[in-house]
Amino acid sequence: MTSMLELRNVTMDFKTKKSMFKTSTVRAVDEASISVAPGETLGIVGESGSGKTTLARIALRLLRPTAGAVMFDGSDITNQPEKQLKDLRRRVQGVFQDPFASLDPFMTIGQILEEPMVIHKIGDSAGRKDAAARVLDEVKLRPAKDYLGGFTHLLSGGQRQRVAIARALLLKPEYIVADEPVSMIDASSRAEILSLFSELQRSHNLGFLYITHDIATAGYFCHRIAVMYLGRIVETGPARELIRRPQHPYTQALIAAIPTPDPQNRFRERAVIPLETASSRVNAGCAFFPRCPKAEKGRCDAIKPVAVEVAAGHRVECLRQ
Ligand SMILES: Nc1ncnc2c1ncn2[C@@H]1O[C@H](COP(=O)(O)OP(=O)(O)OP(=O)(O)O)[C@@H](O)[C@H]1O
Repeated sequence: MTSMLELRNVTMDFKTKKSMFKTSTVRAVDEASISVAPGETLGIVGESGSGKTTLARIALRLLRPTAGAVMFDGSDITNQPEKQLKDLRRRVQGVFQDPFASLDPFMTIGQILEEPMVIHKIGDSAGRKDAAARVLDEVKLRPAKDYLGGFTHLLSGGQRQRVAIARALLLKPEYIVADEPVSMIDASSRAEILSLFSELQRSHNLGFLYITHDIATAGYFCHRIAVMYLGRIVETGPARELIRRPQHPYTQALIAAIPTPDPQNRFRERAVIPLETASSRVNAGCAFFPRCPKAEKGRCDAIKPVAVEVAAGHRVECLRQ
């Protein structure tokens, strides 16, 4: 299947000021390659600081990578100036973590939904109102007329995220980048939002890049998963296979940390791996070396691992394979 979106060996360095005269560089993304086919969901999983949001922003071409290429529908858009990205801005939409910050509290829901169509000069006033009502119905805010004139501060987090999803749908995108879309929503609405995504995916053949720290929801929602650690994609594969047979010690630790309802688990100790940040990459070898329970001194801290295919479409970047 041809990919609609592809990041090829993408690296992103940020320069940060340490003092008046000193700057340092943080490598947020390190030679990452991913692709998303039409109608497919790729999950990017990793803990805080692993580079997921930076990767999402590159995929939306809100950031230009330091190295590597961003391909969309067969074209290289890595260095295209903003005025040439109009097509991408319609065909690719973002849904972000915080539905409280992403919607203007002074606009009615109708105005929020009509705005993208006004910007992209789509339809007339009556047509835009019809389209706004239609997408509200699609995201199950019903009856739509009860919502159009209202303001978002009266809505719950889950309802606000539905408005954000409705806004993303209005321009009939082909692919959605969803960056932690359920992490700020109460637990009871999370599954509903994810099943809404699945429904919309089926009805519109939408591609998804789903960014999350939660490998359990990624296993539920995604076709494929890429696990990120300190900017690198350390393991990638079909979601079920990766969850059942994780090969990288980092993925194994993420899966071991998934809470399960079995009461016996009260007595089971979980492997807790101390948190590191991107600036703490210390050796020439594997980035995970300082935390890895399986690391081999003299080898894993000296040789940079390259990805090897352990099963069809399942690749792992670990020397202990
Ligand atoms: N604009 C920036 N300037 C400097 N450093 C940055 C910038 N954006 C991100 N970083 C750094 O890059 C690394 C990756 O950040 P990023 O936000 O992509 O990670 P993340 O996995 O999405 O984490 P979180 O879930 O906490 O958002 C972090 O160390 C972060 O501090």
